[in-house]
Amino acid sequence: MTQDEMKLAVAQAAVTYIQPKLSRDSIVGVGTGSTANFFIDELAKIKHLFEAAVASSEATAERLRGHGIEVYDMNSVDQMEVYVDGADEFDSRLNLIKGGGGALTREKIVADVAKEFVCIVDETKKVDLLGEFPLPVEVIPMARSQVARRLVQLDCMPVYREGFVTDNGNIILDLHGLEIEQPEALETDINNIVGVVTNGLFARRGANVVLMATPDGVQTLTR
Ligand SMILES: O=C[C@H](O)[C@H](O)[C@H](O)COP(=O)(O)O
Repeated sequence: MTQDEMKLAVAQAAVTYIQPKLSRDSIVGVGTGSTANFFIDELAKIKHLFEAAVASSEATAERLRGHGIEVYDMNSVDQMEVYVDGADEFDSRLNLIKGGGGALTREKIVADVAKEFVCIVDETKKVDLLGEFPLPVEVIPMARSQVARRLVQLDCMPVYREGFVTDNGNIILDLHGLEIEQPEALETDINNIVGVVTNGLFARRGANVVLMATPDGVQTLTR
């Protein structure tokens, strides 16, 4: 089974999982990335079952609209049934690293509103300890050097993601070589640096459920 076949399988499983939770006035939060793209394409098949979506990136908004799914502005939404998104890594407690595609801040905002965060991954994303995947940090551009110095003081190794600008007009520093023993504490410490918008650790608001594709089928993992 190819990785794309696993992404399709987990996207289909996500639609099956959320369908009973939806009603005609439901809002669905939609994440960003290649797995989320498979989900969007599957979600379009049940678009008559919910009211609208909220997107975690411009790319996702465009893909949703391409399928004729209405996309609401985040500021007009105060409740959301479910948020579905991929991840770059996850651990057994369903803490995540996200933001490989740079959409971490909007993803975290949309996830915060949702009653339930359903994370869709293939088995290659499972780790014992988070940090093998470089942890993305979104930073206000004029604070780049100072934030980098503060991150070094936290024993992090920041690498500037050259030529990349987020949907919010900011830059990304990727933190390499981490072995994250205490994800919640690190999430807080990094977010407390002046000039950081947010970081890609989803520990204070991890996933409620992870749907993980394997060659033998999709597994449902809960906390
Ligand atoms: O910014 C990107 C998002 O956090 C994605 O959810 C993450 O990078 C996983 O993407 P993919 O499904 O393409 O591996």
